[in-house]
Amino acid sequence: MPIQPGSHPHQCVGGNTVHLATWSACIAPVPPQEPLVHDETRISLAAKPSLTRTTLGQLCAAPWASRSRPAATEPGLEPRISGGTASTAMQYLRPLRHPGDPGMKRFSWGAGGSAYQTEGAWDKDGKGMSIWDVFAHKKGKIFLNDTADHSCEGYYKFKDDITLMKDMKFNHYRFSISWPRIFPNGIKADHINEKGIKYYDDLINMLLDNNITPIVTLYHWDLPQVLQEKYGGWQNVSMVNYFNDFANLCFERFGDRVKYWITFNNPWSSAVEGYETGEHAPGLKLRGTGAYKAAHHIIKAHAKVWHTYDTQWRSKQKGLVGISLLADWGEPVDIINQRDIEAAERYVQFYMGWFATPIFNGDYPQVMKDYIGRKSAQQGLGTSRLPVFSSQEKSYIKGTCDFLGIGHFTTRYITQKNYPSGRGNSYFTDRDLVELVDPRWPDPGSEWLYSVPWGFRRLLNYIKTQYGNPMIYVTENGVSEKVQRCTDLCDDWRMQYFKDYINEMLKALKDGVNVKGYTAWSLLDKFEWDEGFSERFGLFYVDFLNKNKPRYPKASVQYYKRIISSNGFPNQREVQSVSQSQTLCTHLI
Ligand SMILES: CCCCCCCCCCCCC/C=C/[C@@H](O)[C@@H](N)CO[C@@H]1O[C@H](CO)[C@@H](O)[C@H](O)[C@H]1O
Repeated sequence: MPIQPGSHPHQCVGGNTVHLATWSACIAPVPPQEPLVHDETRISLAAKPSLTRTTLGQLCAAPWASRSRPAATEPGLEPRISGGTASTAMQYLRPLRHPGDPGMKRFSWGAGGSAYQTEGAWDKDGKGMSIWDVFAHKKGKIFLNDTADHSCEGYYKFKDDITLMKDMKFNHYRFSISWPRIFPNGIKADHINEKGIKYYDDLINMLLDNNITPIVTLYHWDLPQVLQEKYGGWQNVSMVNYFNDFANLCFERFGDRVKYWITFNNPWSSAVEGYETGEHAPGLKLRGTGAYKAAHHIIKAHAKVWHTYDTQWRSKQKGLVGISLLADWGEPVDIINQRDIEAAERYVQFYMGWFATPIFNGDYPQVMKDYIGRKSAQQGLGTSRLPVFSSQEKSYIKGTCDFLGIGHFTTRYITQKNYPSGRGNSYFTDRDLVELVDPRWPDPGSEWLYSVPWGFRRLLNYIKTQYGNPMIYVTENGVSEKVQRCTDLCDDWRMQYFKDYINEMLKALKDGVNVKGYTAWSLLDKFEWDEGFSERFGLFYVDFLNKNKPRYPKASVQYYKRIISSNGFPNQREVQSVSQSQTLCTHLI
């Protein structure tokens, strides 16, 4: 799929029209070789008998979490900036068996996307409006007032996309079902849109015909607008039943073929960005309460859908139901300062633990109950702003996760900071911490996304110890670039990011973390929510200015393809030097 000179109207900074260049211009300096060291990073379980309540402080003492920098001259070790892990050991992944895992016989590699971000066809074939359709059409909400009305036109081009996936030999593809494409008015009683069902039927069938396992998300943020208008969306407990009806129909109509279901994608963003900061649809700024209430209903809805599957469909369909949580890592600024250690623990608990702890252990993290409860009392409120689960609800919610989906992008350094409760409520001030970044961390694209690979391994080990080593699918991991870089197809930084992050995941596998699959985020450049099309996460470049939305492979396609075909890193040389892959690079300048 070569890009033709002059065929690409995208403008670079400075107004130059993009044109082809030779690949040689794109070669970066060869990074220093990373020496192979022995397996001294393996975590010692014997040293950590308390697997369920391990604190972040204890984890920092684990051998794999060592932040001590090796001397530059020490044989076999290479110092890393940012106080990362001492070891740069390379791991060689072996094919893994999956006892009890329906369909996937080995470690699963794939990529993903979501309905609103990629499908387009926002008002076609009977689809109803979602909160994102309405939000994006309001002026001033999205960068450059972009909308995903057309986006990648995935609704029409999914066959082409499956051809790309087939060529890359994906084991799975992760996508989401648009609720208002199935129930245009949000609820089953009103109308089922058979054209929408047919679209997903065709997509699923074609994936399976090509031996690609569908991993299907039921909610990737596109709530039917009518439910927002009538009930206030996730502020209202009635969403629990409406979502359950939608999920139940999906199980009924697609569950004979879909065996991996994700109830919610990244509910943290739905709750915090949708109902606290208002940067995402539905754009509400209910500071200090809105996010907690939305999350409360989302957790209940997740549990209800898991029980629906468990009681009505599991014996027949033999699939799995999980949730995908955004889980960025928090590292104490000072690892011997107890206040920093606790602050970093709070960061992780207010992020992933907010959802994972009820689902695995039955209730919110104690630290959330303590902090929000105390601040609510100081503010003169009679009850905590964090809602409470009844004891029946706790037992109903506990254990509703067949696998845990993890969306991981980045890491923060965390230090303690007190926010006096008199200064107004907010999810952010409730945590009493500050997030910091190391300016030396690479940050090629999104403002919030720094490449900190060692945080990934720590996170995965933390999940293992906190939640009893659940089955994990990495459901999102990737990096963006800003459009104005003008080297869109020569994504050397993305290859570096994948190399480093996948390698840390493989180390975690060796540590004994139960990771079953990896999903590169994302297959295509697509609509990135409030950032519109200004950030590109795709393995494939999409020319959004061309109405046919052509896709062009970035250099990382070949790189990831080789990882997939080798079931990991094929050989040491490959791991050591990304520059080898840059010979595959066709790029724009
Ligand atoms: C003490 C007061 C402090 C106030 C600070 C307020 C700052 C709030 C800003 C929060 C912004 C967080 C941004 C985080 C973003 C990502 O974690 C999130 N977008 C990840 O979700 C996935 O992102 C992918 C890339 O955009 C996207 O393609 C995918 O669909 C999402 O699931």
